[in-house]
Amino acid sequence: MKTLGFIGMGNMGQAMMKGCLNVFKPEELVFTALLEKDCQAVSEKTGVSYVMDVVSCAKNVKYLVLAIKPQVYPEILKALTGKIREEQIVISIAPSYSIAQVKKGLGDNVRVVRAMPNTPAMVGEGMSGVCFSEDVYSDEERQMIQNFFSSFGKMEVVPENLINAVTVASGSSPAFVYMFIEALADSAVKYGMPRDKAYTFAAQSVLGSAKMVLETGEHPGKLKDNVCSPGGTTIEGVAVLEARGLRSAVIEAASAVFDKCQRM
Ligand SMILES: NC(=O)C1=CN([C@@H]2O[C@H](COP(=O)(O)OP(=O)(O)OC[C@H]3O[C@@H](n4cnc5c(N)ncnc54)[C@H](O)[C@@H]3O)[C@@H](O)[C@H]2O)C=CC1
Ligand SMILES: O=C(O)[C@@H]1CCC=N1
Repeated sequence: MKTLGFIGMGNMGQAMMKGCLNVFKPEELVFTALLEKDCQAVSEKTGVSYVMDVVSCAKNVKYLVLAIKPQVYPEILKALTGKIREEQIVISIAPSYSIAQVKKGLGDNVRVVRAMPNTPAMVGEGMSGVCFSEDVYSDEERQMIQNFFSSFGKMEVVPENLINAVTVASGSSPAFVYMFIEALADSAVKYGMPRDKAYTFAAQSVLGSAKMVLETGEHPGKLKDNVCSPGGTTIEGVAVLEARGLRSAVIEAASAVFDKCQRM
């Protein structure tokens, strides 16, 4: 029996598998996806074997990761109904499917771990919120799930009622951050900086600022204050961002994400 099987090998499947390969051998993993040419390409790059149907992928693995879009869930859950054994654990990362819904599709006795990772997993800097169903898990199984998510970043166990907040804070937020980096870089280009350098300057300043929040434990407002010299340059920009409603735009965007999680 292999350790981990992935159904779906797109953005998240590939990001998670890349991290996993720091911890597990390629022979311990297997995956499937819709198109054989995509499977071949990933297999050539990683050395992980693939199968071309979901039931074969699910059959011989201890942990089965569902890395497919919510729209495909009904079809995949139907194909796997009654096929997951008691000793197996299903890890589901779709924003809209609750543990109860996945169990309803697969069978009530199936143990389901619901999680929300993010694409920075691709570079080992992911952030995942993880919730366990109310079933019994051994210490070894819990540790293994922790090792899985830690292989591509940080993870925290959260109650399921916080998973939509996780989607806001870390699942979807990389898109907002990329928009901010793109806008900063456009601004630097406007003042003559070459495009590639502009991305380096903008992205490194976001990376460094994030690290300051995580490593100093200082309030972000205090860190912002430290950048703003009295009568200096930065406060001029801060005043414009306040006037243009940066914070309320972010909070409104978060509400839109949260509402969609509930509507999907
Ligand atoms: N992209 C992101 O930033 C994040 C995505 N998620 C969730 O992760 C899941 C996957 O998202 P992505 O990787 O972005 O999607 P994707 O579209 O990049 O990949 C989906 C994969 O599913 C495969 N697939 C589709 N139909 C299939 C079928 N019938 N049988 C087998 N495989 C099939 C495709 O071949 C592809 O490999 C979604 O539920 C998404 O909401 C969660 C956190 C972050
Ligand atoms: O946009 C989405 O639906 C997925 C979930 C979180 C990030 N991407």
